[in-house]
Amino acid sequence: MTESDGLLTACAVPPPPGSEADLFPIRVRGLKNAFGPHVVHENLDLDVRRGEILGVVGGSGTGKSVLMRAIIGLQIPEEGTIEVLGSPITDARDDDDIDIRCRWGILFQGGALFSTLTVAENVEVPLREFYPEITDELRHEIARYKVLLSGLPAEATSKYPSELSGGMRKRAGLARALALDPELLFLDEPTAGLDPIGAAGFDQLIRSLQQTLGLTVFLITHDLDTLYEICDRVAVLADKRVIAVGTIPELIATDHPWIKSYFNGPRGRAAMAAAERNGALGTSGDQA
Ligand SMILES: Nc1ncnc2c1ncn2[C@@H]1O[C@H](COP(=O)(O)OP(=O)(O)OP(=O)(O)O)[C@@H](O)[C@H]1O
Repeated sequence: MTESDGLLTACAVPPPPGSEADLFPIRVRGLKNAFGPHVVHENLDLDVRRGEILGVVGGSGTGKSVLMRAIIGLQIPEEGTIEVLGSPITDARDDDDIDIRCRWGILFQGGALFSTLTVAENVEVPLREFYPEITDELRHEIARYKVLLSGLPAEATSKYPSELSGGMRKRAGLARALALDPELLFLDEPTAGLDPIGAAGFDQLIRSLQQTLGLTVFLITHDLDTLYEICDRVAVLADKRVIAVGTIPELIATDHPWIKSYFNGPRGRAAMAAAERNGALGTSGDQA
């Protein structure tokens, strides 16, 4: 998006090439999150590598969304540190204090679109917030480009969220997440509620955008097909921490009971058979 490149330089100050922050755009150490006596995370560590799609899985209530919220500064941890693109998120007083918010895009569950705004107006919200000085014409053009990039037809720009299917709403949410040309993309259950064909199409869209735009993707999902098809590595949340990170074959080789039952259950086996047919299984990773 050449028109916006110059504008975004003001916001995005990349870490030095080869630095830790460059190699690992998200680094979490010793994280503790709790709601009163309910401890969700304790001593949680995680490194996300630049340019990977990291799938984040775990049973319901293990704290996948809370982890994402902590990384983007919406949940203040009781202990630990979080660095995103070299910036210490845990030192921020509130999310307005985080100067790298313009370098990530977020697709929340359900899209979280403003119902009274059209798709294009939704995409324009972050542009207005971070770049109030750009002209209306350029803002409209950037929004239209992001809508098309997300696989929606041009007509969708003037539609309201209530006029879209669930799959189209996800794509509109993705268009808004891409509005500022982010380096990091956070996706919370992006294929939840989509039919299998729509979900597969969304997976391929994410993979193709990640490759074309060089994104690093933090992807929470329960969708085994998504894990097999597009994730480079998978982080497993259990016992209040990340118990393992690796490719799926590496995770299957571990002996944690939850991991074994997750990947070796009937759905896991079906997803693996489909991935083997497509040649989608990866090779490298490590155990936490
Ligand atoms: N604002 C909050 N106040 C109190 N407890 C909360 C709050 N947000 C999350 N929790 C609790 O934290 C735990 C983790 O929630 P979280 O939504 O992160 O789980 P999850 O792994 O994303 O679950 P799911 O897969 O079902 O979406 C849950 O027990 C939840 O009830």
